[in-house]
Amino acid sequence: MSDILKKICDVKVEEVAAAQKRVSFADMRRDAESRVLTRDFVGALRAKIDQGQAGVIAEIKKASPSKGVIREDFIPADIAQSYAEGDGKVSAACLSVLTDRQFFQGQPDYLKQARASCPLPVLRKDFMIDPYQIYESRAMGADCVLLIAACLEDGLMAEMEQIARSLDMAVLVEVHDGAELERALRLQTPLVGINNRNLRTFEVSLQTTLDLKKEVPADRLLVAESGILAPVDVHTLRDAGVNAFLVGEAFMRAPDPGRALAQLFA
Ligand SMILES: O=C(O)c1ccccc1NCC(=O)[C@H](O)[C@H](O)COP(=O)(O)O
Repeated sequence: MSDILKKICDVKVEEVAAAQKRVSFADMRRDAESRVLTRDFVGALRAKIDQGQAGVIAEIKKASPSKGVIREDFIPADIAQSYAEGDGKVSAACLSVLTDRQFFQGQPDYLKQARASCPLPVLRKDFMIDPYQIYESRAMGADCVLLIAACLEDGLMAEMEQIARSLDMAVLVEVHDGAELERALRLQTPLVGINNRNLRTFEVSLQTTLDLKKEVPADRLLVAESGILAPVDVHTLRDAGVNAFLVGEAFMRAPDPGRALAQLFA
């Protein structure tokens, strides 16, 4: 695990312990299980792709460890609406909302505000290290959770996927190399994210997706993540048969994120 990922995961252990003092595991589970009607995250991506469009997971992210503050004017509900509208022809399939406070200046309320302002399914983008966080994600309204293979050993990753499935949530499993991909493919989820960002060096290379794509079976939906900034990046990936994308920075730096999305994926 990279240093930054280890640092983040160590903080998560403390955060989960503190959260369980406020709301017990049993109460959080009860709250999550009382929620009904998730939005279909995988279905929303597939619907765009079936129409010949890219399936775009548009990210709502104020800051990151590699880039510092990315967007000062940060109103999640407005950004979510902008993504849902796009330019009227091209728009997001789904949202990704950073809920981590310490490293990304996010918060759970941002997810709630974004989801309440538009009909799109929402990924809770955080660093999951404990089953408690899966229940917590559903209780805050998430339709999908991120499992980062580098943060989880196999048994725990499978257990957390099962909990998400039992709550009718989708799972995006994220990998950065062949060994992680092999482990990720043991899960049932169709959504496999390939992160182009090396979390040791913060270097970004689309070649990561291009290289690993060959190892992803046709029945999985590959999501290219990070470093997709310009139309040439989209063309390179689409020419290689990649149809789903997770994009943050390119949209967050634009005055109108939805218009930027439509321009990038025109
Ligand atoms: O971006 C970081 O600095 C970072 C550091 C440590 C763990 C994760 C990190 N990024 C999360 C992401 O994967 C991106 O938010 C996401 O893929 C979107 O990437 P981008 O389009 O390049 O903003």
